[in-house]
Amino acid sequence: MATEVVSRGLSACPFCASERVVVVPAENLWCACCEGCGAQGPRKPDAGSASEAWGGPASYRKLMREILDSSAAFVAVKDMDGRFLLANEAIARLMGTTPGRMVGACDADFVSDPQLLRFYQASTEGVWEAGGETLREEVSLTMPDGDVRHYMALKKPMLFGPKKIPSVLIIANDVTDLKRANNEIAARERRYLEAMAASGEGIWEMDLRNNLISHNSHLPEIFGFEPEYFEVSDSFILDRIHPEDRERVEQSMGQFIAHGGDYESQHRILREDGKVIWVRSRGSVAEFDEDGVPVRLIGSIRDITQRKRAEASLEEARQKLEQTNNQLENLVEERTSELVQLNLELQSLARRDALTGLANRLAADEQLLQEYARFGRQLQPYTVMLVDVDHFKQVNDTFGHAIGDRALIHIAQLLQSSLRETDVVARYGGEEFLLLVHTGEQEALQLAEGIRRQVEVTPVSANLTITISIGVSQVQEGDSDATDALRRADKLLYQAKEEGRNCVRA
Ligand SMILES: Nc1nc2c(ncn2[C@@H]2O[C@H](COP(=O)(O)OP(=O)(O)OP(=O)(O)O)[C@@H](O)[C@H]2O)c(=O)[nH]1
Repeated sequence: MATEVVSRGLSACPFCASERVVVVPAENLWCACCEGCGAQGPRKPDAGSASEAWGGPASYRKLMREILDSSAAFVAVKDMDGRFLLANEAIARLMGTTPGRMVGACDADFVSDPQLLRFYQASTEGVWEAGGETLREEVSLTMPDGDVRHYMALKKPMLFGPKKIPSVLIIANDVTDLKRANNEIAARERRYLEAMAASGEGIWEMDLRNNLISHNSHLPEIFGFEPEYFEVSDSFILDRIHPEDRERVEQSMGQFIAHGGDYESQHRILREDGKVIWVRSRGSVAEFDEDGVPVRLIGSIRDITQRKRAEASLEEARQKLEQTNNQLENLVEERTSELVQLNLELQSLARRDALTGLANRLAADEQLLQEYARFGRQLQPYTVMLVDVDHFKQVNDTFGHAIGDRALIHIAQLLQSSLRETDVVARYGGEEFLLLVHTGEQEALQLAEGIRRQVEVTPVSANLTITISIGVSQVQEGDSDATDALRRADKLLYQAKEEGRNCVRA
């Protein structure tokens, strides 16, 4: 490769101060070359300050180029006349050229669109005037194809190269995709917040690493605060829990913070204005650290006092209804047992003779059926006696009906006192009585005779003595039903009457 020696001493290498500088006949800018350290510099005579822009030693330069060219960001350095001192692959691609061709050239050499050109030219202006500060700018550009692209540009005043040429470093990133994604996230967040605001829920978020809490405007409202006077601390939500609910809520919250998952509880809180309200509190872990420990929680609180009140009055109404039902049931039970009692009394009354207090004919017939059934099972003998007052019509006619009644009561008492508790004494007709004794006929006959005698010798009153006739018949194995013995006793009674009365027939 032919080289040309540049005048020694005038253009010493700015890196190693060697005067052994040669010119490489290459097309790019880097054609001055130091034989001592390998640093390269410009040759183009009209390159302005770019002529002074030397690169470092070859290895260093190569590394820097690689870094620059592999960056997706647009990187360039411009001098104060707007000439490029340095450009990377990304910006060269944007301009439709190569990094080498850009050095020493201006924007106008590559860009014809007046809007873009104005923007590029303005990119360096004002940077030095800003007092050496690094400027950050977000710029939106409409591309020739109509697409709007967004760039985040950093502009830093600097002194470029060994010759310290006043210049501006420009690093710009195409943030169009990022910005679109951010816009989408912001829109979603806005929609989410709008939905949350509409729902009336208080939303909070807590970073457990620094105990920082953020919240929406509903949270202070729920706790009874004006938003501007609301300062929420890490223990605020716990501190406001009603004392009676605190232990329960703290337990489930502790579990939630320790193990994650979802949390929900319904409890009362004490508002700033002293009111007690019911809330439904929910939470979930929004972020875990690399060890799986929760580091960020989000949650919501909703005022459910109205619902709780409605539930409470519903419960109260249910309890009242239950109470009324119980009372009704008790009343029905009471009335039922009263009715059962009345029924029993009625049954008893229905089976009792009102005048003498003895069992009546209905009761006597039932007893007869029962005794006959038992006789069928156990062959336990019994005897039926039919007792009839003699000439009772005369008693009535002579002494009057009331005395007749007294006479009937008198006989009833005599009959009852003559028999055992287990025997049956009933008034079977007007002046007729039925006796059922648990003995055989002989014994019954003696008993009947005793009764007849007793009546005969026991006057009803000083001037009234009455007699009775009795028919006696024992139940027999051949009887077809309970009335057989009764019929026989009746016949025997008739016989006793026929044979003169005041006698017993068996
Ligand atoms: N005082 C009273 N009399 C009654 C009652 N029930 C029936 N009598 C009367 O009893 C009488 C029965 O008369 P009868 O059937 O002719 O029989 P008797 O006069 O007793 O004559 P014998 O039975 O043949 O001895 C009637 O006069 C009835 O009015 C009652 O509850 N009270």
